Amino acid sequence: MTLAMVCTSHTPLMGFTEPAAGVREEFDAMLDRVRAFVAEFDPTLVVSFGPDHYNGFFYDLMPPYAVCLAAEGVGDFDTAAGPFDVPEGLAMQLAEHLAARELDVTISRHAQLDHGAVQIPELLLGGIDRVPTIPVFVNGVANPFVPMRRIRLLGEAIGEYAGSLDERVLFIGSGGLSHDPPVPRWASATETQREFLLAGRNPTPEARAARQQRTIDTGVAFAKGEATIQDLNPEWDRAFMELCASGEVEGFDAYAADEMTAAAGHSSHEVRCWVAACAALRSAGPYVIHENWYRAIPEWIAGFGVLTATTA
Ligand SMILES: O=C(O)/C=C/c1cccc(O)c1O
Ligand SMILES: [Fe+2]
Repeated sequence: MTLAMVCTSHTPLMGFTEPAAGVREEFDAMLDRVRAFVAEFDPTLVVSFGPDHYNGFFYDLMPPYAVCLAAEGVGDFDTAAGPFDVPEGLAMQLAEHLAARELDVTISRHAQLDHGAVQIPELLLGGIDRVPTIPVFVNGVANPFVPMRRIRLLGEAIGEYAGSLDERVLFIGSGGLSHDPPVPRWASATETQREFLLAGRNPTPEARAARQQRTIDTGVAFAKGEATIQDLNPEWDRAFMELCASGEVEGFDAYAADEMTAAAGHSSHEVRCWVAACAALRSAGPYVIHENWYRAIPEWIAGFGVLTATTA
């Protein structure tokens, strides 16, 4: 049993809007180091915790989390479209392990996943079909949110299962940190938006392009200080990352959803993916941090953080 972890923000705006001078170069150098970390670890199995932004999971049936037994990228914002290489037997065993631990697991045999779950495996592994991967959807945008403790327990149980395998398992946590992108919300949505939030799967190319352009325009305006979305909160981000780095995962239980929204924006709940990944790694004992990188990048509407770790 050998375990490693990469937790990182994602952003669909990578390649669509340009960060301030020097930031992209710094980011790319960091990404090279993280790719080298992953290549050296050489995972035989990836468990990838990622959210979705109403491209695959909708309010017609919104689970707090779901183990995907088969999954495909929808290809939004030029991320990979097509199937993940999901080891179905292992994914089912994992789901059964969670059920036995009374974690009320949802499964999907045909998950559609967007940039939130696709971008990071694609960037780190060169594609979403290169290494057997069990995608675990974690709801990061749609109220209600289960208590963070529940996500910590989910991560621990998944770590316990992964640790029982004769595999080199890489946990990926994709999401956050503070950010408030223009993803519609039920409470403030128009009737048309509610129809979309309810079951807007497989949009027309025109509808996808319009959504993409709205997010790009918001990123450009946000960087100029002209958008109405909530500010990034680097202080909140750094405190959260310190907790992740400490390995004291019970500390996550104190994070309350309404306080997170107020301090760090409506999409800060994506950090649930980090919580699950840290708890999964911690289930095997203390861990050692290798990369610890953070920049607030308004052009990407992201408090952008990256942590990598291995068991000590
Ligand atoms: O789905 C969208 O339109 C935007 C999503 C987004 C924007 C910025 C940062 C993120 O983490 C996102 O998911
Ligand atoms: Fe996101």
